[in-house]
Amino acid sequence: MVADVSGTDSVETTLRSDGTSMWRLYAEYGRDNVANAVLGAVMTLLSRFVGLAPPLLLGLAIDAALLRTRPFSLPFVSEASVPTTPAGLVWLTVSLLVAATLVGAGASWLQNYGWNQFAQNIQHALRVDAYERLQLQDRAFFDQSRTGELLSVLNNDVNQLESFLTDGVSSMLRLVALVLGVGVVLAALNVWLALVTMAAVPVLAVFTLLFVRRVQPKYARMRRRVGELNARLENNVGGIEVIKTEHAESYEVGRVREASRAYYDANWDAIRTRITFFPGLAVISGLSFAATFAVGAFWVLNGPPTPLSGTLSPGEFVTFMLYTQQFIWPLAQFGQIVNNYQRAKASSERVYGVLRSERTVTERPDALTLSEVAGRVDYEDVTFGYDGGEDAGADVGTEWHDATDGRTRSPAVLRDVSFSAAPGHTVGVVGPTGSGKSTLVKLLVRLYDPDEGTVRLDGHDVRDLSLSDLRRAVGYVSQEPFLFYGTVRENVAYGTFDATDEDVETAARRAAAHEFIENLPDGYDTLVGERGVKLSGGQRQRIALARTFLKDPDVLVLDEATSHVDTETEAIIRRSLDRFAADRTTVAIAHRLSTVKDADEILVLDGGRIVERGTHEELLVEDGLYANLWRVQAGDIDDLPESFFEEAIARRATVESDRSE
Ligand SMILES: Nc1ncnc2c1ncn2[C@@H]1O[C@H](COP(=O)(O)OP(=O)(O)OP(=O)(O)O)[C@@H](O)[C@H]1O
Repeated sequence: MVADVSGTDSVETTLRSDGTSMWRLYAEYGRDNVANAVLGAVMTLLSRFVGLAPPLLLGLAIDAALLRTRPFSLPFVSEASVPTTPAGLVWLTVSLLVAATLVGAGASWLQNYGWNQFAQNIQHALRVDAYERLQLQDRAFFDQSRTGELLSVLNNDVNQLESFLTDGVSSMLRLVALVLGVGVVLAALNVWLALVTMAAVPVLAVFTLLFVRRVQPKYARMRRRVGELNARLENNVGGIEVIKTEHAESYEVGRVREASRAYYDANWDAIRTRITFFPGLAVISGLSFAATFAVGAFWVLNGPPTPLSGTLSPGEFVTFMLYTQQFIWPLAQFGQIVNNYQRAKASSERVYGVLRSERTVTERPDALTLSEVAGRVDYEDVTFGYDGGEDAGADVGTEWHDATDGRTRSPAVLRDVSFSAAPGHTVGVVGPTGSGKSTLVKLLVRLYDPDEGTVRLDGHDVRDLSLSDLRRAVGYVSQEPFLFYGTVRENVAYGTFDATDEDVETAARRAAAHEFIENLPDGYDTLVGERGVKLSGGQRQRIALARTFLKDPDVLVLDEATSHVDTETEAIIRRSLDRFAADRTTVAIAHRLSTVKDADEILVLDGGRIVERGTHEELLVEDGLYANLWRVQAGDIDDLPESFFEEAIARRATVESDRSE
């Protein structure tokens, strides 16, 4: 994955592809749907073929029934079955016209059925597949992408592809059938006059080519602006609370107006090109029609204009002009097809990008499965930096860390981190904000992979393990647990989908959540709102804990799992957690040091390095950073050395400047 450091054009950058993507997508997803496409294609040809009949019948009727200058002879119809009187011929013509109309209508229905089935099936498969691929993407991909833009790919761009399939492909086929079919008939009727009509074709082709060249980049820009607008809207709806509390409504209206204006400008730019193109096509087609009429009419009046030769009856002339109309005007529609094609192409490149974007956190084909997990965790000289994007570091004169995969990273967030947790032991991780604590545990569940060094579970490099086994073995309660829109019960059972109601309740009791859940309007069936907004932070944390208790993992990772609950509730949860963690390896991050006081080993992180380690007592004796942090939490601010404040202020400055970059 190549991502933009600013994150502004991430989808555009990550989804770049080579331009043939649209047809590859149709081929890949259309394979299981060939029957519908064939039905659509055959019926398109049949309806075009039937459409050729009326002009021919009309010309014949004029010459044979009205002017009586030539016999009424039809292909595949014997002369004996044709009436001899003019009235009989008129009725025969009427019957054949009605029959052609009915067959044409039937073919048209089947044609639409086939193409729409084809397009809808592809759209459905493509959307599900694109979502599946998106879901498999690394955590880092989502760090660099914006939700609104990704949603825009999954929705708008996939729809654009479907709409081209429904209208564009069938229209294109109709057009090819028409140009070939009618072209041949025109040439058979009167080759010279046909040449006059067809003189318009190369002119139309050049004109269309010019249009394509101009409009293509405009459509690509337009699709990007739609993505950006969606990203802005999605972001604002998600951040509505901050917008309100910061009274930033008019500021955000301004930003939405700006994004909408950028889309408007890009769209209008494309529209201007398009609306100039269509009348241009109509003028070329109209001139060609007028020229054909002029040559044909004078031919009927005065005989063939020099140097042409041959005959042209009034009936043949009418047939010819009707075919010319069928031939020329649809050619003008060709522009619409090209237009839709260009739009679909711009979309396909974004969809294709999602389908094909590379991942770094992948499972090896011969990944190891874990049947029994003892729970030993080892970090060996682990160094890691977040993806800084393509050109990151070039302009910012900081120390940048080059990953082994050649991608440039932001300054290493973890440096040479080594520690071990024996099965059943608890390791506490403490340190100032931004020191890398959460990053450390994210490497254990492979949300990211280290750039250097190894993370091991039971002696195996986690990169060698099956991802599903690894994630089943490790239970991870994050700092800001995410709840899905749904009921409390669904959220507790998320990931353990076969849990019974009793299991859910037991887990909730252990997480000190059962009582508050019972007091909710519908108990376990209460809807928690989007992202769990209807619950307090502490309630969300307890539901997330219950989810992990239910999962019953071998290794427990707690990233400030009780930071939002009050001291009393924390005491209840701690008692449960202590029992739960007693026989399983636990890595617990805590700001509140009392939470990890009893850990077998406490690691003190500062600037991505382990600066102190030991038990609570040992660290107090050491009288370093941990001891000072302990004094802070005990309220003994006056006992802190001046150097502590100086270092803390310097540290804050570094963290803030890192963030602003
Ligand atoms: N997804 C990310 N992309 C880029 N940088 C990140 C990302 N997540 C964290 N960082 C940076 O990595 C550093 C360590 O962050 P981390 O969340 O691991 O710290 P922490 O010690 O857990 O902090 P806190 O105590 O505030 O939770 C910080 O400088 C942070 O800005």
